[in-house]
Amino acid sequence: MSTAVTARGVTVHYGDVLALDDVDITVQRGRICGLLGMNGSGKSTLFKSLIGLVKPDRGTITLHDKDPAAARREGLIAYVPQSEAVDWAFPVRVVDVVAMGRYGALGGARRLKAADRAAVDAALERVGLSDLAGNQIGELSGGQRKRAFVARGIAQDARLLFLDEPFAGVDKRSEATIVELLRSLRDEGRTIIVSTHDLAAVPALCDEAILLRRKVILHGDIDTALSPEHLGRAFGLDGVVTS
Ligand SMILES: Nc1ncnc2c1ncn2[C@@H]1O[C@H](COP(=O)(O)OP(=O)(O)OP(=O)(O)O)[C@@H](O)[C@H]1O
Repeated sequence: MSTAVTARGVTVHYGDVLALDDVDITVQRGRICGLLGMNGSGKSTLFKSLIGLVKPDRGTITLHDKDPAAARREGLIAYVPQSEAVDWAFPVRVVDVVAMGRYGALGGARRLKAADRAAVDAALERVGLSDLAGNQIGELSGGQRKRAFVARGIAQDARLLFLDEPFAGVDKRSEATIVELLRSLRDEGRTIIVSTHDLAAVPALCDEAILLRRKVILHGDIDTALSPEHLGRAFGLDGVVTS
């Protein structure tokens, strides 16, 4: 098996706050890996470090044996942000969001060719949003918005998909649709990293999980990770991450 994601000794401070302490992870390609931990455990920081949005104070990260900046340049990574991180009032159609997945392949030209349009249409079809392609993104439900961003990653043919809290603001039926979609993308050999503090959807979705509490508490198959003993250590009853 080849490696999708490697982090070695990753340490991040925000001023005096130690957000990640010497984090080591290895995720193989073709897996769905949950990044689990309570609020403030460092999930977002690790996530952003992996995709190159936060630069660690120490440590190294490789994605398909490349550094995060190179992996982004080559279109290997797709990112589905937390809903709060997106301005849903911004006037953009669903088809335009998905088309953004093709711009990397176009360099600076930004004009879609027939093959690009076909890739966008296929991605919309794959996530079941063809009928809503002309709608404004802000008119979609929470689950449909997530699917539009996943379609952007499909149009890009990203090998690594990072989803930050994908089930926040998503109803149960949409959640099941998204789980099925992500598993079918995994079955094509893509690697999917999902950050969440909501454990409900995790057993149906993830092959494995990393329990994070500033450090890696455990990285194992999903049944082991969700055992009460390990969850208790990661989601301690005190509710705060102490130093
Ligand atoms: N920009 C920042 N400036 C200062 N401290 C920060 C910043 N971002 C995060 N932190 C702190 O770093 C720690 C880890 O935060 P992080 O957002 O990575 O955790 P999280 O597990 O993603 O939490 P949540 O589930 O609430 O998003 C917390 O103590 C947080 O307060």
